[in-house]
Amino acid sequence: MRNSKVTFINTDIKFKEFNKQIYDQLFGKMSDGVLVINSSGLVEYLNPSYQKIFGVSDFAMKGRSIYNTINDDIVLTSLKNKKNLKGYVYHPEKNRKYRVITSVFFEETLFKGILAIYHEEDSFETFYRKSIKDNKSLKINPAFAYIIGNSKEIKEAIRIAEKAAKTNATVLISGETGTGKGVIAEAIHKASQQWDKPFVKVNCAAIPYNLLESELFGHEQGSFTGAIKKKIGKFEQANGGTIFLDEIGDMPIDMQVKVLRVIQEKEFERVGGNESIKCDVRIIAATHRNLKELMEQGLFREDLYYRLNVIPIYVPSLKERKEDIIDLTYHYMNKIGKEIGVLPKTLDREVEMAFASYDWPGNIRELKNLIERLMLIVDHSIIRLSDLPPEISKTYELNIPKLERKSLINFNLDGNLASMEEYEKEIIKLALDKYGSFNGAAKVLGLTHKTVAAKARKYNLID
Ligand SMILES: Nc1ncnc2c1ncn2[C@@H]1O[C@H](COP(=O)(O)OP(=O)(O)OP(=O)(O)O)[C@@H](O)[C@H]1O
Repeated sequence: MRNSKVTFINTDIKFKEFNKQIYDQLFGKMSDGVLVINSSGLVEYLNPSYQKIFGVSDFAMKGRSIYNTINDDIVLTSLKNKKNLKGYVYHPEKNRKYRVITSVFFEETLFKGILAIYHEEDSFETFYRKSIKDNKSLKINPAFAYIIGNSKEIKEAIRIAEKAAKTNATVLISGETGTGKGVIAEAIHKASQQWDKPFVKVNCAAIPYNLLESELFGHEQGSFTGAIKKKIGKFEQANGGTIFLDEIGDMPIDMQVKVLRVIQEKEFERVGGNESIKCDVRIIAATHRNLKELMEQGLFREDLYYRLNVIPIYVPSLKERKEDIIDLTYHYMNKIGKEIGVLPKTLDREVEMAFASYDWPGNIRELKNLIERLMLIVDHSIIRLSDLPPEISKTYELNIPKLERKSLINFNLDGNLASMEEYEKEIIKLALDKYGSFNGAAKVLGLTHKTVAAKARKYNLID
């Protein structure tokens, strides 16, 4: 076994020397780690940054089988499946996270190996510190940097939220449950001039009707049975800062009148009290309900709606911004991984596709909970379709067309490959069916129309 490895290195040496020069020119000075593995799984090249990151030497790794030297699932899977992969690896000793991207390369149709690039990710703390130091270089306020997502839908929400943070105007945030309305509200507060004053959250749907008034405005001692001592309400607690009225659509109509009064007159009385208490509070409200419909049904006051809706912000649901799902997944995989001491995992391509076809009714909250569960339960480092709950994995079966699921070439049911002629026949037939003419098929397949016609005759594909 050992000898055969040495033989390989000796016979292949010219090829490798040639590559080394090129690799050195390309990757020698790069700060990212670069690793090249050939089709037999032998380490072909590792740049100085890779050696530094993982504390390994060129001598110890070059020409060795990756199966004996590196326990790197992403690289191993990419090599095995001959597929490009993306993911993260953790370096526990350095407590550093690296984004790994593998690219499979071919010479003509011959598989030659893979190239993996390891890019160190800034920890969020570093990013935050840097951005505060050099605020001008930042396109967005650091308070919003916690809001993960690159889709134009979430960026639009952030753009308006940033504007809102520069004013003291009332904000009404709408969006499905779990989309991040609370996160946006807090970011507005953190980015505002009152960032060092209180941010007080009230979930109007969670507080029983008979307690809501005292919760919001406080009460005087003895004002009702059980009011043993004076209580300061949320509006008073938030004075100088922001009160976040979550689920405002569930607020009873008589309480809506009282909130309206605070907005208009900037004062209120505690329950059972006569003294008017002045309060200077910024109000941010949120709802997953359609307030216009509630108004039509007489369940929400129109005057309050217009008072709240000075700056409306719509937070898109996850199904409206599917491109953010993978970023959010890896964000939570890293975050939760750190908390529970588990290395982040990688998503199999089928899982990525299932995530994209699922509707996520619970939005980011649902995604976050799922990631937490998977990080705790799944032992292997690549999450597969079979690890997902059935309601998500079945969307893959139902929604992803069979053709899209397959790689270009698959094994037959008996585990063997078909002959070249069988592949050729199949691809010529598919191309003729799809493009309808020798010319059309030839153009896509990179052949002449004569060749396509000859092969079509050979395989009896035409009359
Ligand atoms: N853009 C985001 N990036 C990262 N995490 C997010 C983002 N938006 C929301 N989250 C996370 O998703 C979860 C739900 O967010 P949040 O409570 O703000 O949603 P919500 O819309 O206010 O929900 P509800 O309507 O049920 O109150 C939280 O754990 C939050 O940290």
